[in-house]
Amino acid sequence: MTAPPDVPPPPKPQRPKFRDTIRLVAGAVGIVKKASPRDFSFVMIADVIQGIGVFAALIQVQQVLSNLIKANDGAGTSGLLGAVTVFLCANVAIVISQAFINNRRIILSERTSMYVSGEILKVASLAELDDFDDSTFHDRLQRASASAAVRPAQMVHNLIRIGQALFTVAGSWVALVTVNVWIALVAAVVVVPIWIGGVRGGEQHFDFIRQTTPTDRNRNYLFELLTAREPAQEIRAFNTARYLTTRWHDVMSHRLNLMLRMLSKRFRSQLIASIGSNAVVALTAGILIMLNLSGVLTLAETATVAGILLLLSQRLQDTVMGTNEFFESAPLIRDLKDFLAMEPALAREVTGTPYAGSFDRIEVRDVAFAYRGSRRRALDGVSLTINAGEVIALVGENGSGKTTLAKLLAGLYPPSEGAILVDGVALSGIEAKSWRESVAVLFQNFIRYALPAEENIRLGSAEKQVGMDDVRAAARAAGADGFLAKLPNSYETILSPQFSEGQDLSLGQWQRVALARAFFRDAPLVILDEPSASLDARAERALFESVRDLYANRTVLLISHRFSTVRTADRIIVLHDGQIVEHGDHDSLMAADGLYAELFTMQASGFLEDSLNGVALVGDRVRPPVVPDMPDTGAL
Ligand SMILES: Nc1ncnc2c1ncn2[C@@H]1O[C@H](COP(=O)(O)OP(=O)(O)OP(=O)(O)O)[C@@H](O)[C@H]1O
Repeated sequence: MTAPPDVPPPPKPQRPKFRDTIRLVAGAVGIVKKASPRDFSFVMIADVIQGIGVFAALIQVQQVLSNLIKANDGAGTSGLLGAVTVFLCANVAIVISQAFINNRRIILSERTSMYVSGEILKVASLAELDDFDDSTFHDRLQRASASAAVRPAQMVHNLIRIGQALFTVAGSWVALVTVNVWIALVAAVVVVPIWIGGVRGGEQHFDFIRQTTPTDRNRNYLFELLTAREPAQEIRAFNTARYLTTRWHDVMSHRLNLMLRMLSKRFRSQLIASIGSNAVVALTAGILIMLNLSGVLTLAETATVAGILLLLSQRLQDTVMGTNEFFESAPLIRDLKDFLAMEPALAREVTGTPYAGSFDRIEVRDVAFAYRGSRRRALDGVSLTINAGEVIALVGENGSGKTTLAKLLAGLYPPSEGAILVDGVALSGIEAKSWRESVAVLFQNFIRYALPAEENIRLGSAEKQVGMDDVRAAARAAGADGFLAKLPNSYETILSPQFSEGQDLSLGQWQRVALARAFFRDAPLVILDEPSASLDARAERALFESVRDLYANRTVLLISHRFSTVRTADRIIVLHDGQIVEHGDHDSLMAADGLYAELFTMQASGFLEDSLNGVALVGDRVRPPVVPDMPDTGAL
């Protein structure tokens, strides 16, 4: 879960220009067309058929009426029958195309949603870890993701609604032209108030969305916090639900106030549109009556025009509402465009030679590194050599740069200065993907996938096609096989109670699963960042005693705050403020009486003092004075 974004003051209302409005509509049409060209074309064809159907039906109304009058005057009914048949056919075409549009609308919404999310995922997966430290990238990604979650269906719905209304209006207007061109021209003036009400009302809605977007992120974050599983325990333990709910209410009230203001402005725009369009319709009706009384129009023509005017006013109203609501989905177009515009910058060229699979030596040469946006160097002038097959421990106080160095070695960040060389070749000259395949990293904050246990291990090397034996072997090595096999559905159990028959694990058990994931990856360099933070005493001891056997012929970089557990490493590197201040084996570092000796003694003194009372303390963990045998959950 991300931290709550700071709420910047809402941007000043700024009405989009006509050009922007047209661009928004064109952008929306472009997205829907790309999402599903076939469905888009089908809907367009159905719209055209509906427009033609409306035109034909209206013309036939006039034919039906004049034939009816003629039949009343004693002429035959054959003309009447023909007109009624065409009228019915036109209506059938309207009804079928309507049903078709309704049906396609659902699939078009889904496809648009899929397309939009797919584009976001495509671009997001191009991003490097470094990009996730960039607030602009993060902000755009979050906005695009939030828009993609709710707006595609709304956008498709309103585009189709406007399209349908416009085609029907066009069909009705052409029918009007065929009856009387002057009335048609007067009726066309109705576009003016409709434009004012539809587009300006919509723009007011767009302003509202612009103003509430920053607080929307805050609102969603608070809601997620109050409803998600992970924060549930702390929120209850600290009793913060009320405080957070009040914050959520404040944000909501602010939003409601802005909405009320927008609605009253929009109401005025709609009122202008309704009064204006009705005035035009009334004027047209007046002209119609005059033309009828002066004998220019027959009774059948007059009735037809009256019917057309009625339909026109209904459909124009629909256009106003559709346009108003279309602007609600406009942020999607803007957010998606902003995010996708980052693609060229994110799509780095694949450079470097593919890595061959094993190495003799890694050399970190005078490396300095500062995170993006940070002036402070997390690493400064770090030089060290790692020989194949060594077990190297990295120790140091919080924030000293251990994880940062591990990330650089894993090829997740490039050094800001200096170089990391693998058998003399700089990492920058090696294809990043192939180097990463040669490294297995167990991070402090590893992912707890809400997926079956088996997949949780297989994701250590997703492309590796091997049988269950290999998965179990990795689990056994990590001491996870015992408890995973006992789960209700064994390795098929989903490791989260949020899913049916799913089950959670303890933190230590999770750590073993994550270890199994790292074991499953057949990599020459293994980086274990605090692999035993949640392990019990037995498991921790067993892990460090067997690291050498488990990783025979591999190189291990071990980060740990437990000094008792790193003492068996071939070399211990001590970091302080991003610099290597000491290195050597345990005995030489103790003899040097520097930072390592100080930290080790500090931890050991806790152990010794408490061991007098029958309890031994190592680091932040209580353990019995004598470390017992291997865990019964499987050999570590
Ligand atoms: N993504 C980041 N953006 C900016 N600064 C960061 C980032 N990650 C870490 N830092 C900073 O870099 C420095 C080194 O952090 P690092 O995580 O490497 O320390 P560490 O030695 O692993 O600490 P710990 O023992 O607490 O895990 C710290 O000052 C930290 O605040």
